[in-house]
Formats: sequence, structure tokens, C-alpha cells
Amino acid sequence: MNKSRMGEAAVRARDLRVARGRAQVLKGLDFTVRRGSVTGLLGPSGCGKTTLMRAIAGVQARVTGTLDVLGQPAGSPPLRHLIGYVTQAPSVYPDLTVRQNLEYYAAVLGVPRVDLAARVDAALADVDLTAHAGALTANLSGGQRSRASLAAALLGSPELLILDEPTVGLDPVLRRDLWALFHRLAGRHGTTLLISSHVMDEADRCERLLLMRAGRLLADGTPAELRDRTGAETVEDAFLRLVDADVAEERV
Ligand SMILES: Nc1ncnc2c1ncn2[C@@H]1O[C@H](COP(=O)(O)OP(=O)(O)OP(=O)(O)O)[C@@H](O)[C@H]1O
Repeated sequence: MNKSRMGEAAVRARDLRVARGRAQVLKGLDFTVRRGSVTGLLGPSGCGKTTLMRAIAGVQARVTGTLDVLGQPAGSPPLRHLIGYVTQAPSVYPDLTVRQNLEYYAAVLGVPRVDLAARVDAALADVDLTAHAGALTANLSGGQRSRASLAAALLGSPELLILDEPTVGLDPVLRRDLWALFHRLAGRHGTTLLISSHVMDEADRCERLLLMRAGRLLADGTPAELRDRTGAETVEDAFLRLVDADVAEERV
């Protein structure tokens, strides 16, 4: 990415609302995600993280308000090649090997034939799957399969990577390595990463945090700011205090 664009908004939401079924699932969110940053999206199960990610990726129906992504309205066709979205469900084909999957996705993404093998090798190395390149995807563990999906998303060198709980089911060493990869992508390529997680100790690995509860944004700031604001020692405690305060306010 052009360095001069760092610091611009990768995502800008104003009064963002989403209805699913009869319920209002996102209830008027206002936030900005800076280009080239690693932002964590945290909150209890069902608070709307996946819905928000789907809206940003342009695949969510019934979105109202303003939602600009990389300077264009979410869902605009040119954004398709600029965004990598890795859902919680692996998107790789079980009856192909890992390498065949990546070759297929590289071809779909329009990677030139001469670059294809090198790109696939780099993506395999990034997610630590080189040793499993020839394995049938059906025979991988759950964590290996989700890393194969992540490798597929990396092939297109997206400007915005949206990762829905990418570290679920991974051991601490792999989690640490993946977080190092996320920061490398942001630092070296200026990629913007929006990463959801349930795991609060991962919050400290993010530059910025968006804390959600029940379809609303509870807090938006750096881990240090959130700790200072609440007087808590950990982000987990800060989050719990913010939730408790929010629940108490609702009861009034
Ligand atoms: N297809 C759907 N139709 C109707 N409501 C839905 C649908 N999918 C999700 N919801 C509701 O929308 C709300 C937000 O769900 P969402 O999946 O965005 O939460 P989440 O924070 O990502 O949860 P988790 O951490 O468990 O993945 C929930 O109350 C859920 O029940």
C-alpha cells in the first residue's frame, strides 16, 4: 500500500444498523478503523461481531447508515479484490490437497501463472503449512484447515483482511506465530486487519480494540486506554467493568 494512505480510514461506520430476522442486531455503530492497523473486535457470543464483519465484507443484507470500506460503500464490486474475509467455517475443498486448494484460489484471484507457485509457497509458509502442502484437506486438523483458509485469503494480497476468530482451536505456539504474522502483514505491507476473538489475552496483541455488547459499541481505544479508563489491570477486567456498568445503566 502507498505509505501516504496509512492513517486514512480503512473502515468508517456512522449510525450503522443491521436487522436480522425481526431483531435489530447492530444498533447504530460509529467507529473508524485506520489503514494499516491491527484492530481487535471483542465481545460476548451473539453480540454482533460476525454480523459486523459480514457487513464490512459486503455480504450482509439489511444494512443501513453509512459504511465506507477503503473509501467506497461496503459491497461495491471493486472491493471484492481488495478484501480477504476468512469466516469461522473453513472455505477450502476437502477433496483437494492444500496446495491444489491454494492453486485454485490463486487462479480465481487472477494471480499470473508465472507467480503462482511462488505465491502459493509464500502463503503456505506464512501459515506454517508447508509440510502439509500435499495432504488432502479432509485429513487436516480443524486448526490446520482454518490456517489453509487463511492462506487462501492471503494469496490475493488484500488491503483489508477480516478474520473471524482465526485462532480458535490453535495451540499457544501457533497462536503466537499467527499474531506475529498479522503484525508483519500490517507493518510490511500496510494491510489493515480486523480480527475478532473471544480470547481476552489476545486483546493485548491489538493496537486498537472495539468492544461490543448486545449490538452496540461499549468502547473503542488502545488496550492501555481501556485499562486506564476503567482502572483495571487487564483488558479482560476492563471489559468486565464496562459490561457491568452498561448492565447497571440499562437497569436504571
Ligand atoms: N441468520 C440469522 N438470522 C437471524 N438472526 C441471526 C442470524 N445470525 C445471527 N443472528 C443473531 O444476530 C445476533 C448477532 O450474531 P453474530 O453471529 O453476529 O454474533 P457474534 O458476536 O459473532 O457471536 P459469536 O461470538 O458466537 O460468533 C445474535 O443474536 C444472533 O442470534
